Amino acid sequence: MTQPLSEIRKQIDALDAEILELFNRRARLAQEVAEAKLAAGETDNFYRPEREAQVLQRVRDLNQGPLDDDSVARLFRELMSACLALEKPLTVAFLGPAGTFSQQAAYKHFGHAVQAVPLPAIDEIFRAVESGDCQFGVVPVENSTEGVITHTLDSFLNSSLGICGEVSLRIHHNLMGKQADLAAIRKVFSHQQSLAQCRRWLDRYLPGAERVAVSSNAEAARLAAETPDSAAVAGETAADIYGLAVLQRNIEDEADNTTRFLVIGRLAVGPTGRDKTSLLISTGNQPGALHRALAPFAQHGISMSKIESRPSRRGAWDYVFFIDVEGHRDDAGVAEALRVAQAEVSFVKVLGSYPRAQA
Ligand SMILES: O=C(O)C(=O)C[C@]1(C(=O)O)C=C[C@@H](O)C=C1
Repeated sequence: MTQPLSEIRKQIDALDAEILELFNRRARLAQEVAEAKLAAGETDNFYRPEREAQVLQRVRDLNQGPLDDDSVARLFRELMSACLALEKPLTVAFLGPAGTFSQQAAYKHFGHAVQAVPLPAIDEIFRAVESGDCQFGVVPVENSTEGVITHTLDSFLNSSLGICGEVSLRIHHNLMGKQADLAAIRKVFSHQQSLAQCRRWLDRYLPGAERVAVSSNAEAARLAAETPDSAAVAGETAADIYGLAVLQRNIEDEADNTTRFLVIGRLAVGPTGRDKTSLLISTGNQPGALHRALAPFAQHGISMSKIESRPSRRGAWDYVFFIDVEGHRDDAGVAEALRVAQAEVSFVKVLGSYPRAQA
């Protein structure tokens, strides 16, 4: 026999009071951690991504349900975010304006207690972190449908910043606007990447509408709000911010459309046991050099999850390679492979070792 609703709610109230007490006990411990870090000479950065990754992995492993692992990790993500803000708030730059997928990625990675700063271009995010105005930045680097965001990779060529983390975000696009009748829509605004990710849907359902590429999805939503007979393709939060109705959900052509973002900064992140290392390699156009640089990784059984070539900008047909390998630069195998690779080619730079993205 089920208990009466009022009885169940009484038990929920009692548990909430206990959980609240536990939240604040945890928060007081975070304050003690801050004091210990200050005593050890740390002054500006209290953020520890390797520890956060371990806390999140541990609660996933401990979880027995009925809440699923992702839900539990989300709750603890926010709890740690609030604890860190109590130690010292973080400032994180993202590709704005408010309502973009970059903002969603920043919150997914850091939680909502960070001070998230919208900036209009990838270059500006790099500059804000280089100058120290923001501690970290979140920039898109590749999409599963459309491929690499070259501008982000190229920015590393002239930057002293490294990679401190990665975020993987399922991208759902929505058609939104004030005009509910699809036949009356004459213009569709969106970022060029998003238009490309929804090309087949747009061909089929809005064949007569002009596609207008703008600087971001959020900007598209803003324009759709003020342009008669128009619509935008954007994420759901943009509809809320700009007062638009979602006319059709999930219009992306590929069901598993995902974007990977990088967290950029100056922090050297310690190993967690589930890490990735990003490298920048220049071979100086010597025959077989790339092969010689990569062979040591294969010999140590280290898998390579990505390789991307980009013009070096030092002369025609000279390339640099962005390479991701499994493991941390401090892991014995990776360290040895790096040592050998460095002797083989003109230039190997470790852009960063960081915890692999959580689901
Ligand atoms: O363990 C620490 O170093 C803490 O500062 C505590 C804590 C947490 O809430 O668990 C908070 C922020 C850090 O980024 C990592 C973990």
